[in-house]
Amino acid sequence: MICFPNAKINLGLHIVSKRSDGYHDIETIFYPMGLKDALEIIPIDPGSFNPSSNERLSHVCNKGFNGLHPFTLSSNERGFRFFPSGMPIEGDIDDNMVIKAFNLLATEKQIPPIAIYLLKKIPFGAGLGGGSSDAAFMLKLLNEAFTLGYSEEQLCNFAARLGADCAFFIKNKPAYAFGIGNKLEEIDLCLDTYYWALVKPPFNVSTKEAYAMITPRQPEMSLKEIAKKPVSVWKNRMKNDFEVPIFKKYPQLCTIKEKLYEQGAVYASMSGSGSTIFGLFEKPPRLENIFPDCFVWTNADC
Ligand SMILES: C[C@](O)(CO)[C@H](O)COP(=O)(O)OP(=O)(O)OC[C@H]1O[C@@H](n2ccc(N)nc2=O)[C@H](O)[C@@H]1O
Ligand SMILES: Nc1ncnc2c1ncn2[C@@H]1O[C@H](COP(=O)(O)OP(=O)(O)OP(=O)(O)O)[C@@H](O)[C@H]1O
Repeated sequence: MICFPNAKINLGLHIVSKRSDGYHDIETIFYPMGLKDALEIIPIDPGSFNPSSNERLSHVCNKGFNGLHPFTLSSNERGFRFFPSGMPIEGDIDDNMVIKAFNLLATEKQIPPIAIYLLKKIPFGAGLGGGSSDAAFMLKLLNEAFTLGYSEEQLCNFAARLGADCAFFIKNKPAYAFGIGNKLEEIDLCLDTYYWALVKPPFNVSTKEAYAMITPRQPEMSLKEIAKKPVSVWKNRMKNDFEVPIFKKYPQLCTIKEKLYEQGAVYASMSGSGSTIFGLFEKPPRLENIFPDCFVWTNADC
């Protein structure tokens, strides 16, 4: 069974207060993006497992897969084999969000041995929630593949244990988020007629370090109200509180935002704690050669 975990962006982000557990209460609007990883699970018989089945994801590996990172094989006594590909993720296998999701459900239910294939196309340390999305989609995939019987609400609760952003990806619909980002209210916001551009420079921003730079503040107007106003006024109303300290540390990000406006964006902002800057366009953006060192994605050619 295969699924395609997508990225998110934050349309505005207010960091409201610091909590006693070290986390921050925030408000933001999550909006799903068409940039996707690919995640596949295949039940295996451990006795007859054949590593040559590594080819399974080849049909989605064409565009963007640079071929430099061959599938690596690993396993553990809990009964999975993990085959990551695409952009390499640092760290131990048990630190991968997909494996954290597997381990979480495996402590609750009996899950048969599986091969897990993850093709990474969403940049990480990017404010795009790629790891959170992989984890949430893994929960949904396991629930469906092995009829575990969890409700959407139960899956959201599991997801919230894996990361503040994770719960959003269970329903994966435009949502106003509050609390630490895990309390969600679906909102009626459809931006399907617009074009999106995501621009990520060749450096990452640590979410933890970004929060440490913030002095929380109560917003003058809730993002829920600002989002109801026409997109044309968002430029002067909708803010991401991370931008001031992060742009100070990384001026290149401010330049990217300015360039997106120069190219005709009706709204541009940093997503999450960075380092991706997104632009919302009424016409397909022409960004060739404008951001030579950056990862650039747009839905204009989809
Ligand atoms: C920046 C956002 O992406 C905006 O949507 C999220 O708030 C971050 O969500 P996330 O990456 O899922 O965050 P987690 O993996 O749960 O937390 C990473 C670190 O960010 C900080 N953190 C995260 C969320 C939050 N509401 N307050 C925080 O202070 C904590 O120091 C935490 O140790
Ligand atoms: N499957 C995964 N995909 C991406 N990153 C992962 C994954 N598993 C673990 N990580 C680790 O989690 C870190 C955060 O990745 P992720 O893409 O979720 O966050 P982000 O881009 O900072 O987005 P946000 O701040 O919006 O949550 C990465 O730096 C990486 O080391």
